[in-house]
Amino acid sequence: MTSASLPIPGPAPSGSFSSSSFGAGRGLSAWSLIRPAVGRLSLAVLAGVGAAGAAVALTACSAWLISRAALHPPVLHLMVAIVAVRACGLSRGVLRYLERLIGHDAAFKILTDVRVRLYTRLERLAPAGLADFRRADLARRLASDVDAVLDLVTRVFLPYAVAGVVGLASVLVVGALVPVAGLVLALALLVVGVGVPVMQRASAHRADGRLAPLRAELSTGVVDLLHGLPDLTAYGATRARLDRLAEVDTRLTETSRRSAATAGLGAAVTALSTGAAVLAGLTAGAVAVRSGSLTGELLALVVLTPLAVFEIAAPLPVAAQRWATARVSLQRLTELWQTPDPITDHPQAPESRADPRGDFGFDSHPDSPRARAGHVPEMRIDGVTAGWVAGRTALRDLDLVLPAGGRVALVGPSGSGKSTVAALLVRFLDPRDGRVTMDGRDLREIPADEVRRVVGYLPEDSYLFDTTIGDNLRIGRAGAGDSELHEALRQARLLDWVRTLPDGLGTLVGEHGMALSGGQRRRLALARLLLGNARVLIFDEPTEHLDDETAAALTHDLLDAAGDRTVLLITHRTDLTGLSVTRMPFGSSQR
Ligand SMILES: Nc1ncnc2c1ncn2[C@@H]1O[C@H](COP(=O)(O)OP(=O)(O)OP(=O)(O)O)[C@@H](O)[C@H]1O
Repeated sequence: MTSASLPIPGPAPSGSFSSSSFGAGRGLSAWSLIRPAVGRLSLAVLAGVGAAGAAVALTACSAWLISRAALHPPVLHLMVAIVAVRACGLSRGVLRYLERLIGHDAAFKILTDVRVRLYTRLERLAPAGLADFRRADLARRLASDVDAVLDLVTRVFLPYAVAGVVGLASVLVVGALVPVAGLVLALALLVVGVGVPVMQRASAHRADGRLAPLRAELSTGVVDLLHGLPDLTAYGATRARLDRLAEVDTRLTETSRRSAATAGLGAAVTALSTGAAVLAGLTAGAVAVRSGSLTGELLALVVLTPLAVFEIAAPLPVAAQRWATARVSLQRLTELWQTPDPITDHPQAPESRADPRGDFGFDSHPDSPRARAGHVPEMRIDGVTAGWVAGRTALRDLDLVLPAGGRVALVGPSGSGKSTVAALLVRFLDPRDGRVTMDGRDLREIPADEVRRVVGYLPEDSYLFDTTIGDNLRIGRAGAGDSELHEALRQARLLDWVRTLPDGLGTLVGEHGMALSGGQRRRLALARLLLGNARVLIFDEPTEHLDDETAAALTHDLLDAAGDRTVLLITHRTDLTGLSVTRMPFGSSQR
């Protein structure tokens, strides 16, 4: 059976984004990222410019002050410069702190916004839309690729904005005193801020583009290795896997080395440019002093100011390299962003909303009047053809009726599309042809969240989180009280067992529920499904891998717990008393 594993018909979190407002197709441009924090970013740039400007002014004033003081003028003539040095020295630290504070605040706001938007998108895509992504790669995209956005703000945008403003101001001041020195300073800054990054980009273009995919390949391989270690050890295939990983690691190291060498070259060119600007200031300044157009004290300012400016410009090549890396991350996020929706809402479909009493013909929320009255809808599949991957058909021209309150067993050979039927009924997938309806209403006219509140799905491999029994249950219904949890456990025939546990609902279930037996795991997942109060229940091979006795008891209990709700039981079992049996046509997916 497939691994579709999001069976949760729970209420949508209030205040969550409407999924359709972040649909596929829109790009994830740098501007769209920083837009939510433009005000804070402007403040951070202002503080950064103040801090960097104070640092340059401190050097310039100090240079002038020391040279002037060497001539022993009356101390009053030095007072303005002394106050300026003090003011610059003190304000530099304060402004730098403010720049960091506001800049990081803006960056975290942007990061939060990106994360919420991506998770909203994931919610829309999962599980059918994520079929082409490997899990570890997906985790990398959501963790380190998103973190690259933070770099983009704090280590690319801010340094460039600050260096741009302060560099221009310094060029104007130095240029006003000695035009040639100003010109050389401008050229040297252009070399460091634009030339070096362009050079680095040319030589490291391929390296940067390959780093992120290689890292993704390595982490996917490591995760695979850890998961499959027992099998690999049993077949003696561990060495071959390790060798393959070592080969990826070597390529990654080589690519990183190339990238680091380019960064080193950039640092060397930056040092050379700094030297050139200082030398030009000294030579042109000396000529100006000799011709009488510049005083000796100002010569010190012309020579030393470039040193302070280059301290601000020095991080630019690294910033540009980070920009190149961040662009690859942005591209990977955009790929995820632009993955086509596996389900498409009908143009007239209302947006998913927190209001439980929708007007699409069916009050689906567990607390709505109609739900409390226990209305159970009829579900129909009419002439449906569907598939998960473009060009491949999972089932063709299928008809199936689930009468209100009916009990239907769906049987058929492996790969004939039984789980695909379940996916269609919970709107993980929309049909390519034909219609799936609820009380005569096409499911595409009903937001997917609402469908999943009515139709509950228990996949073969329900995921249990590494937390307590109570927390796992509350995924089915956030905010449910202990008495409701106990009732669900009672229906799933787990209550007596939970009562024997010293920690009761607070008992930890372990990773993937490993601290429970197979039967207990399924019963816990069943209790979670029952809490959601869905009125159509789909059980996808709930007894797979259980011994006959446990399987018969579980099947009996889950049909019992379903009460008067509609049940679709996907199964390989032969004992189907009390169920009307529908057979999948053999090889429907191959036709
Ligand atoms: N998440 C998925 N991504 C891509 N293809 C899928 C996915 N789920 C199912 N398929 C494909 O759809 C076809 C039908 O699979 P499905 O799981 O629906 O069959 P099934 O009858 O439930 O099989 P089984 O009894 O072995 O679980 C198969 O060819 C399968 O490869």
